[in-house]
Amino acid sequence: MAVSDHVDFPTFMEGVKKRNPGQPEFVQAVQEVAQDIFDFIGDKEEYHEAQILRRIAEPDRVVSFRVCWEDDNHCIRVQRGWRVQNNNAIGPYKGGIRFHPSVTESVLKFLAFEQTFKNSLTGLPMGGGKGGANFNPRGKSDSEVMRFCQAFMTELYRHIGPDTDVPAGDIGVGAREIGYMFGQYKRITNRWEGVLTGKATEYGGSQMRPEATGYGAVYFMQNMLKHQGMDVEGHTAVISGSGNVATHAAEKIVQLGGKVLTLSDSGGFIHDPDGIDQERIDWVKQLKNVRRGRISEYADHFTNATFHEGKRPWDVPCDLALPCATQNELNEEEAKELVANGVKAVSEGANMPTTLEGVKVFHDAKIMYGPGKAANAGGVAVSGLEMSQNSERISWNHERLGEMLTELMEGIHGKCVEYGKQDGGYVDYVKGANIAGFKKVADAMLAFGVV
Ligand SMILES: NC(=O)C1=CN([C@@H]2O[C@H](COP(=O)(O)OP(=O)(O)OC[C@H]3O[C@@H](n4cnc5c(N)ncnc54)[C@H](OP(=O)(O)O)[C@@H]3O)[C@@H](O)[C@H]2O)C=CC1
Ligand SMILES: O=C(O)CCC(=O)C(=O)O
Repeated sequence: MAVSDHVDFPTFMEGVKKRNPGQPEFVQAVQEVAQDIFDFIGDKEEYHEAQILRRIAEPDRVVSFRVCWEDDNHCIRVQRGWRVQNNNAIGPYKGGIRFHPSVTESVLKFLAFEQTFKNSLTGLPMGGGKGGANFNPRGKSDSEVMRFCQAFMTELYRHIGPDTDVPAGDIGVGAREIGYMFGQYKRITNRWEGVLTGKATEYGGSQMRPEATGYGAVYFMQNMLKHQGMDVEGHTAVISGSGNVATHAAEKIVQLGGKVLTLSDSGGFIHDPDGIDQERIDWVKQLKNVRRGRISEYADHFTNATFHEGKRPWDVPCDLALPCATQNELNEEEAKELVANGVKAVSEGANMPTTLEGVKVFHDAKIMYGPGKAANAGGVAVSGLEMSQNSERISWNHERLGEMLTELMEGIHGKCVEYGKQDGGYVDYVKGANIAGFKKVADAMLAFGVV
């Protein structure tokens, strides 16, 4: 007879902390999921017996490697790269690559863990992975970025493949970096294959992928509002970040008749009481993607706007909040401030931007709160569609992909409601996303036996 190791939630978390010392982000991500999963699996003995949650919270593998490159002054630089392959029960590992000085194994493990649930929620056959390096692209020349990307891929290529692991972009990795990495993969392997997503459309990229995460986060917000008889139109929105996700979230809010008040970067935030309209969003895209400047320049250029150095935008009164920069950028105090100022809904473009204490504030106040693993899943969903297009050697047009993204986000919202609906009509989207994401992966793992 099988022996059931039926531990309770606190004992489970003690084990996670002991096995992952010095990895606070990973422990935080597991804790946020595990509390809901323990409620869900209750006396479902098969999940306990097979130790499913314990297995999902232990990455299949973590590859760590040296990345050595030469800067423009001919100095040799040494960085550390990683690929965390968390779980491939339902499809090839899939998830972005992050280049940022704050990247650690803990950060990538949390992201790969989250990605496993997110990818499951999309309904597409993708497992969870994430990678990156503690490399800071800021201030580097194009040639330096190219040499770094080539050095990174020179090791990474042996761990990935279109049916094995398909990376994409994330913080610090956009179209330019994907181009350099794809070129190097192709050179080393002599194969053109859909091994990366987020490619430019000239060489197999999908229409709509650049917009997908930000637009998707707003569609998720729209679905939450609709569920309570409301809409984006006429509402003010506070957005953090000014990269890919933030600028496209801003664009969709404006298209739906909302008014965007803020954007930010790691230097601070800008507040534009006139509203950041499409022309101004285009200006920010140019600033960030071409000139690679700082958001403070916005306030020099648009004189009604103010720059708040070293600050985050959460004390600006608003109806809607979209954290779109990075993890743990919205804490308990800031969540309380948003609630006190009347925020109605929060949709996370970033991964785990709200601390556990901040999430509790939103739940206690019965604010509509869409966690990143559901709200920002539009990006990886369109990446999944890019994989399909590459393997079929076809390409869908912008309009068709827009429809598919809208349907996918509606589907994810529906799954969250199914598993997260509470008495009185409030939807706990965290619980809904965690349980719906877990169930598919867990049932696949049960089918495989002990592997
Ligand atoms: N790109 C995608 O498709 C997806 C992205 N995400 C998540 O969305 C978030 C943003 O990613 P993306 O827009 O692609 O990345 P970008 O690199 O395009 O932009 C990141 C933005 O966040 C800011 N930022 C990064 N780190 C910090 C920090 N420590 N403190 C304050 N601001 C910071 C950056 O400012 P600065 O330039 O000063 O560093 C920049 O404005 C991340 O959490 C990512 O994981 C989620 C799903 C898919
Ligand atoms: O498109 C992808 O594969 C990755 C997207 C991503 O990294 C994320 O969803 O956080």
